[in-house]
Amino acid sequence: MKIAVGSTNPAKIKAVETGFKLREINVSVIPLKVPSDVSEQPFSDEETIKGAINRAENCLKGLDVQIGIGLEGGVTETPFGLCVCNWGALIEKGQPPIIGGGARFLLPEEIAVRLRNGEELGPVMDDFSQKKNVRKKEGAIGIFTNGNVTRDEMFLHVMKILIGQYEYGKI
Ligand SMILES: O=P(O)(O)OP(=O)(O)OP(=O)(O)OC[C@H]1O[C@@H](n2cnc3c(O)ncnc32)[C@H](O)[C@@H]1O
Ligand SMILES: [Mg+2]
Repeated sequence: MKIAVGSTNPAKIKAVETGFKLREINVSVIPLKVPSDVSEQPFSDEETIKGAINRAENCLKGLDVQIGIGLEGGVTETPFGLCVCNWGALIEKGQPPIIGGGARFLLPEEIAVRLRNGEELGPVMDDFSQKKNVRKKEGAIGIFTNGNVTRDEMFLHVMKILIGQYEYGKI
């Protein structure tokens, strides 16, 4: 089965490939740079979900694939501080989107302040950790969990939730 993923970020691609492999579903994964049609830094669950769905839909446009997948990272305000949130969407051609959410955690206030002032989490994390391309590697979740949960692992969990619902729909 041919599936397209609306990203070229290695952390996301790895999660998609591993997710299908674990269920012994044979897929060839096509990474596609498509627009999310939301802000570069989504600022609510709603906007992050929309970004994931748009990426999945944009994957299906004009490409001969059965499934489009969108994975989107965002942040959301809570009474406790600014929370990182992650959402995924899996769309089978002609079917409504299947969505699923990932782990969340609070950002330190010094990071949250910068995002509220319009900066993006990706570059802020590189600056904060003095590393390059954190978003393509361990991610903010990897930095702040001391490597205990990495970004691809977090997205793998999202993929398990998406693929499981996809399977359930076939019963
Ligand atoms: O190439 P794409 O697929 O767009 O991958 P991305 O890393 O930019 O990821 P998102 O667009 O889904 O995330 C939205 C923003 O939040 C940043 N971001 C989200 N989660 C992150 C994480 O765990 N670590 C670092 N940056 C993160 C990301 O760099 C963007 O600025
Ligand atoms: Mg992005």
